[in-house]
Amino acid sequence: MSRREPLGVAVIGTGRMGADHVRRIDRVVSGARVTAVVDLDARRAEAAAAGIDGCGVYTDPAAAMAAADVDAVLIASSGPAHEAALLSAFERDLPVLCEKPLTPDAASALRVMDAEAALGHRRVQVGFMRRYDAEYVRLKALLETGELGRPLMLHNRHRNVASAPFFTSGMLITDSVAHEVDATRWLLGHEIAAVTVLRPAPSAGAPDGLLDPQFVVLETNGGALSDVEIFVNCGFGYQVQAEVVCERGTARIGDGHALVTNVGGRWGGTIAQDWTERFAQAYDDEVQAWVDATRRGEVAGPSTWDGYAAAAVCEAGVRALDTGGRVEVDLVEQPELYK
Ligand SMILES: NC(=O)c1ccc[n+]([C@@H]2O[C@H](COP(=O)([O-])OP(=O)(O)OC[C@H]3O[C@@H](n4cnc5c(N)ncnc54)[C@H](O)[C@@H]3O)[C@@H](O)[C@H]2O)c1
Ligand SMILES: O[C@H]1[C@H](O)[C@@H](O)[C@H](O)[C@@H](O)[C@H]1O
Repeated sequence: MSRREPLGVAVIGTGRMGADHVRRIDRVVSGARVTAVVDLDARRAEAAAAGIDGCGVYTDPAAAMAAADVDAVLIASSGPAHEAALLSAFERDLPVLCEKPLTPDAASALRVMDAEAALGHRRVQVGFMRRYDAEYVRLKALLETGELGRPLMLHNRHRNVASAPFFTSGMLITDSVAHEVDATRWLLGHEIAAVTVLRPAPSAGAPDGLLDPQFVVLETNGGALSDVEIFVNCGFGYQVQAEVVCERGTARIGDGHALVTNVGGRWGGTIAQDWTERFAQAYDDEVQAWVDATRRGEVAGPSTWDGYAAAAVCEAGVRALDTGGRVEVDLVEQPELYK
């Protein structure tokens, strides 16, 4: 399938991320238009559709997917709602860009993967947008040259200004560290074999009862270690940093030193305050890549297998957090479709 007319996209979930994707498809990305928006909260959906010619407003994802002008689906509802939306999209064989996490646990991710495998072709790109971030892309390209030698360790720092009110201690892993799980698998080309989670006494800046920060250690099946400091109430900024240590050298991204000022006896710069600022270009490039591939009749980018593997690792991580022990990750055999 190769098309001249713009791709008609239904955006499911018009909260913070979904509304931003509606704006992106409407104003930034080429080759697509928003033909439907869906939210359980009709007023949110109406607000997202305001000013977009011919955009249908729905509260039921399946009803939106049945509309004649919907060719593809972008899922940006809350994680637990992803499975039902994905299965509805498969019933109509519609291409999907699904925000991370694919689903919140391994069993539901497996159901989604089985349903896609039953179609016999890939339909889903998962929204692990770091794979489209210029700094991550450069780091991956450098590792692939082999110049630094074999990667031994990856040190990651992931800091948010403040967590959402509904955030639980497990969500530091399933919602936030999910990104480092994918980045580790993608950068190193390894699967993650075991997870350990250590935790200092929680920060006074964290809501009562939230285990924040945490220190997550991922062991890969290629013999590398990837550690993640996750701190979702650091108060001062949004920081995502990674340093890879290889046999002959190291490389680091995320320092945010694009602009350094010298003024009044001090030097410094500014720190992004949230992901919409730090990863703005990555989201644009991710959605453009999805639209372009879909119009060519292809599916590219992070797959349902990647979403399933991340869910399984995160589930092991939550068990490691709860038990204080090292938990091995048990993945099913990779279906042919994703090899
Ligand atoms: N890639 C990233 O960096 C990134 C950043 C933020 C959020 N996300 C992901 O995006 C998704 C949305 O996050 P958010 O921050 O926008 O959340 P949000 O709570 O602001 O918005 C979610 C919206 O989905 C709606 N919704 C829930 N269930 C629904 C259903 N069954 N049908 C239709 N609408 C439904 C809610 O009413 C709400 O408006 C999550 O999966 C989240 O993990 C990804
Ligand atoms: O859902 C968000 C999003 O995925 C961000 O990229 C991440 O930094 C946050 O920790 C997470 O809560």
